[in-house]
Amino acid sequence: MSYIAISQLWKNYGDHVVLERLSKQVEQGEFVTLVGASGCGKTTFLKMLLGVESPSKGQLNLQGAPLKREPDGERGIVFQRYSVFPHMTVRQNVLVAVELRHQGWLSRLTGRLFGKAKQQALADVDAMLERVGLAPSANRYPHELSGGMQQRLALAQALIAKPKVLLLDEPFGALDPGIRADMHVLVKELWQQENLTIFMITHDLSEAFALGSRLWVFDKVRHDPQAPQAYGATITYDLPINQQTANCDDTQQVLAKTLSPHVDLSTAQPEKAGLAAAESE
Ligand SMILES: Nc1ncnc2c1ncn2[C@@H]1O[C@H](COP(=O)(O)OP(=O)(O)OP(=O)(O)O)[C@@H](O)[C@H]1O
Repeated sequence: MSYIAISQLWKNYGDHVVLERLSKQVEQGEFVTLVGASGCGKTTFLKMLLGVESPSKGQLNLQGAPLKREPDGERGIVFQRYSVFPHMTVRQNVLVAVELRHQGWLSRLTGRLFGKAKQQALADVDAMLERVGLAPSANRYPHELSGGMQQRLALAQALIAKPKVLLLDEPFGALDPGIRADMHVLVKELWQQENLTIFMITHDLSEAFALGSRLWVFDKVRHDPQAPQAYGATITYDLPINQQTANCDDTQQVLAKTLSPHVDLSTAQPEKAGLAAAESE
């Protein structure tokens, strides 16, 4: 049994088919990077994994059971734009993520933690801030942080609930290259140490190759010029990322043909070997 099983999954909004015929299996600990033209449905797919959107048809199973149709602590998400609370300090921002999920009756009633539960939560928060390199900034407000620090905070908020699946929607798209490189190191460390299963959308192929263990390309294979919304995107390439594929001459050209100009190919580095074997369906 696969950790995540996607079977004949479709998503449409009214007559607009966004995604069609997605069928994939993902094992625990994989790091799947998702690339594809803007508007082809990558975020919609992530939202279905998170549980805030439901599939229109098909199955989405986590450990053999249908994925819960609401977000829970098993899945954490980080978006491109900073999603932290501006009026709270760094520490409060992470604490509130604990409080929102706490199951005690008093915290459910008040949205706050008290006594020993609060002490424990604060210790957990401080340990998490240490891990993401924000301990010295615990008492600062988000507007006092750089973009990279704000994304570290968003990661801390997502990870404090100890999710098994981490969903990243272009988390580093707005960051400068140097800060991005630091974030890559951090995410790779967290992925390996926590045995997370990660799905990350990126428009940067070099990032997809540098971080992922597997690359999915979303694209439309069926088009009706009379009804552009009649068909959705599907996964057209499923490429394991290893030394051979990452150092593959043809990879850049094959993906360049497949992907739209929205994907930044200028920094992609793959050299040598072929993609033909990776073409999935
Ligand atoms: N709630 C919704 N209601 C109707 N249409 C929607 C809704 N959410 C998304 N869509 C449509 O679904 C399509 C896919 O959107 P989505 O955000 O998933 O694309 P994407 O691949 O993530 O794009 P980008 O790379 O630009 O972020 C778009 O045409 C969008 O307008």
